[in-house]
Amino acid sequence: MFTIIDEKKAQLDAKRPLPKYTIRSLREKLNLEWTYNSNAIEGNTLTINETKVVLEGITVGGKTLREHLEVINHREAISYVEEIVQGNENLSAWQIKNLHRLVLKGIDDEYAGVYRDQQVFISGAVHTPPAPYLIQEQMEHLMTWYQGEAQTLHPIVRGAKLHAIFVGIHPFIDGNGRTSRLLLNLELMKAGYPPMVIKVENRLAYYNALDKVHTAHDYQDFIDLVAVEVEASLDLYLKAIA
Ligand SMILES: Nc1ncnc2c1ncn2[C@@H]1O[C@H](COP(=O)(O)OP(=O)(O)OP(=O)(O)O)[C@@H](O)[C@H]1O
Repeated sequence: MFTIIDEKKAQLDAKRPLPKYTIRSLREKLNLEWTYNSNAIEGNTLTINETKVVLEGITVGGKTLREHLEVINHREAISYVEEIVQGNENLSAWQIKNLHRLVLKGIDDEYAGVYRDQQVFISGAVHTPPAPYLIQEQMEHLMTWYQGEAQTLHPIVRGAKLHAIFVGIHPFIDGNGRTSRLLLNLELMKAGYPPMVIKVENRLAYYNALDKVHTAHDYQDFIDLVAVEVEASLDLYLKAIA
């Protein structure tokens, strides 16, 4: 199913240990793109260069505190993802809440890391997330699937499904999209892939693919969309260490 991607991943693995400084700078580049795009998808107006400047500790005039916090928080959330990967920790609902707490820290502390107690709607989406009283049960179901059947899947399929099912549950008031993209990369990174980036320019295709998951239970478009970006990240690495 992923013949070319698997070959490219094998090529990358054959080159391990990878050159430390090249990997560090590639990781910085991808982490910046990940932060910029993930925040831009949810409406943050900082450009990629402004995002970089904020990460360097400088404020950008005319931009809200919230937009600055979203950048800083996303970097902290990535660091947490990296910690989980390094510690080879098993995914749990507790970790997901921790991740979400970092995403909303200082923005909405009341709801940071806490499941919602109110109904929400995903604007533009056909699918309506479950009522609050069903969240606990559906998250437990997601974790059971993750520990079981998901472990037999290709990491790209596992990560894409984890993202799609999670965002369908929409367990938090806000920050579900960012958290779901963090979870997808957590899964890829655990399997030794570089992080992938869903580009803000591809937002429409991304929403349509998620709509198809949630209305027709058809994951193919979303898996394909993820696979394209995984291959782009692998190409970036392979080119750099050729
Ligand atoms: N048809 C759709 N249109 C928009 N978003 C969708 C759709 N289907 C699923 N989604 C997911 O829902 C997320 C947006 O959720 P929402 O508008 O509630 O904002 P959020 O929870 O704050 O997430 P974000 O971090 O993206 O702001 C998107 O990023 C996407 O992952």
